[in-house]
Amino acid sequence: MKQKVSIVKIGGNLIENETILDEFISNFAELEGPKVLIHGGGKLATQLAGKLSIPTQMIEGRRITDAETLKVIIMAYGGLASKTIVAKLQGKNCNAIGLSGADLNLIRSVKRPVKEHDFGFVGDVEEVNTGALTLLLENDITPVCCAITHNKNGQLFNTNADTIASEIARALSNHYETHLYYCFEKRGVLRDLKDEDSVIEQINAASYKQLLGEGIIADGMLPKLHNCFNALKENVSYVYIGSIDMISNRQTKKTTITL
Ligand SMILES: Nc1ncnc2c1ncn2[C@@H]1O[C@H](COP(=O)(O)OP(=O)(O)O)[C@@H](O)[C@H]1O
Ligand SMILES: CC(=O)N[C@@H](CCC(=O)OP(=O)(O)O)C(=O)O
Repeated sequence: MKQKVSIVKIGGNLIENETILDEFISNFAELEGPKVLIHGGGKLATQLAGKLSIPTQMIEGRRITDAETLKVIIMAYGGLASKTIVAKLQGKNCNAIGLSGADLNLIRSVKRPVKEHDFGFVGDVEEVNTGALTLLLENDITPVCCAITHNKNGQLFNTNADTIASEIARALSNHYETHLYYCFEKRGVLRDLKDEDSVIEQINAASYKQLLGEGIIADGMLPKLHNCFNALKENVSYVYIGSIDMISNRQTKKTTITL
C-alpha cells in the first residue's frame, strides 16, 4: 500500500491575516506524515504593486505579468511570503524549506502561449522534479513552494498557485496516495456566495458542468476547480476545497471533488 502524502495549498487572502495564518501553521505542523505546502500571495502582490504604482490586471483569475510585475512577484512570493511561512513552521518544529520552481529545478514551465491574451511572464507547468521532492520528504523535510516557476534557461515565470499544487500532487501520485487540500477563506464551494452555510459538499464532473452553466462558479474558483479535475484525472486520490479547519481533526463542512 502507498504511503499517504498531504499536499496543502493556502490562498493569498489567508496568509494576509496573521491570526489566521498562525492558526493554519499550527494545523499544518500537526499533520502527520510527509507533506508539502504551496502558498499563494496574490493579495500581497497586488498591494505591493500598488505601493510601487504598478497597475494590476487579472484575466480569468490569472495575473497579467509584465517585467515590472514579475519583480514584485519574486519579492512578494519568493521573499516575504515564503520566508514568513518557513520561519513560522520552524517555530512549530516542522523542518520546512522554502522553494521556488527554480530551486532544485523543482518546476519547469514554458511561457503561456499567446491566444486571446498575452499574459506576459506567466508559465504553464511542463515538468515537476519528483526525485527532488521525494528526497526531501523521505528526509522529513517539508517543502514550502511558492507560485514561481522557471524555464531552465534563466527566466522565472509567475504561475497560478492552485496549478502548482495540482501538478505537485499529480507528480507525487506515482509514489504516494495523494491527498490534495485547497484551503481558502470560505468553508467550501458555495451555492450562494453571501451564505457561508451553503457549502456544496460534493461536486463531480456532471454537477460541475451544471454549476458552471448556472454561473455559480466564477473568478478564482474557475482555475481552482479546473485544477481539481485535472489532478483527479491524473491519479490524485482525494481532492478537497475548504477552510483551514479541514486539515485539522475538527469537524467541518468542506467540498469533496470527485470525477
Ligand atoms: N461558488 C463559489 N464558492 C466560493 N467561492 C467562489 C465561488 N465562485 C467564485 N468564488 C470566488 O473565488 C474566490 C477564491 O478564489 P481565489 O481568490 O483564487 O482563491 P485563493 O485565495 O485560494 O487563491 C473566493 O474568494 C470567491 O470570491
Ligand atoms: C499567473 C497568476 O495569476 N499567478 C498568481 C500566483 C499567486 C496565486 O495564485 O496566489 P493566490 O493563491 O493567492 O491567488 C498571481 O500572481 O496572482
